Amino acid sequence: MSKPTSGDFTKTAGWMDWYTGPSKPRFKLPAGAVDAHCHVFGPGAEFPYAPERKYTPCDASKHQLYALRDHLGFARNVVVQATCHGADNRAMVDALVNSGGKARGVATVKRSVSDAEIQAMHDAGVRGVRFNFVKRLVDFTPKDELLEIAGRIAKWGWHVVIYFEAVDLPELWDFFTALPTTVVVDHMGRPDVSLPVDGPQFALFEKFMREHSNVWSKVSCPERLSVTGPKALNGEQNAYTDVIPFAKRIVEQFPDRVLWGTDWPHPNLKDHMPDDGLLVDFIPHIATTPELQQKLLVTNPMRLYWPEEV
Ligand SMILES: O=C(O)c1cc(C(=O)O)oc(=O)c1
Repeated sequence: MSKPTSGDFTKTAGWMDWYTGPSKPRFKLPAGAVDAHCHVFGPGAEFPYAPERKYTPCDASKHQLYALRDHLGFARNVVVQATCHGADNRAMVDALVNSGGKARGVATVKRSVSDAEIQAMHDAGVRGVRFNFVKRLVDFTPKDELLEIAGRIAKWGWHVVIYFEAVDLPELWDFFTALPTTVVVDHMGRPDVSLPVDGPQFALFEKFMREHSNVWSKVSCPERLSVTGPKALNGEQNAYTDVIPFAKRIVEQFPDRVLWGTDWPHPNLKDHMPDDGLLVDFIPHIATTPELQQKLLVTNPMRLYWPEEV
């Protein structure tokens, strides 16, 4: 794949570009597999990064994303609005409408969004909104504004994607459990995987899912959560072993409410850029049977993003 550039923008100091030579996964994805969490960045010259962004990435275009999809063996993508584009969804929507129906999306909107704008995004393939509580990525939005948005988008059958860190779950609990839609948690709510998998922090997340049947989780981003590695590089088939017990537990307890995505182009990684082919090889460590793999990669994302085909 061609080398990333930064369009007209200067990348954040120390920015790591996505890995240009991903290997072919050894794990054969089931037919119809969906990469249910990935992003496009710009290109900045065509779709400028938002003034309020907290980082400036390298460009990562729809063409590069769809080339990766084909290389890895996925059939479809869910393109999630990246925070570097704020509430300007043009790059994400452009990726959807140029996917030949193979991509659906998750937007970021403000209270001022009109019904006509929601309808236009729906027609383009958007099926959810993302609420972000990771302080290094976004400014604070009042909860009443978010609840109002959630109430409005529910009428289109959309869901809410939430991104937060595990230490913040107690404080956010009441807000999350008041959401009227399906709720999808990004990256398992970012557990600290150096803590015990059966300790209080992860138990709270499991309780969140157990007591609320509308809550789903992406069991994605081992490369982000891992503390010990080893890294998905140089053919490593046992990468991110410290994350496996966490993700496997969620897949096995809630097989009908889990999703998986590459998180390409992996914003804000500081240590290394994973080989996406080897990331796919992580999947059978957390979804260990063909039945679980089918649910994680096909049945569940199809139910949520292409229900009309199920
Ligand atoms: O942890 C992150 O830095 C991160 C950022 C974004 C984004 O900027 O949208 O999305 C993700 O899924 C993860």
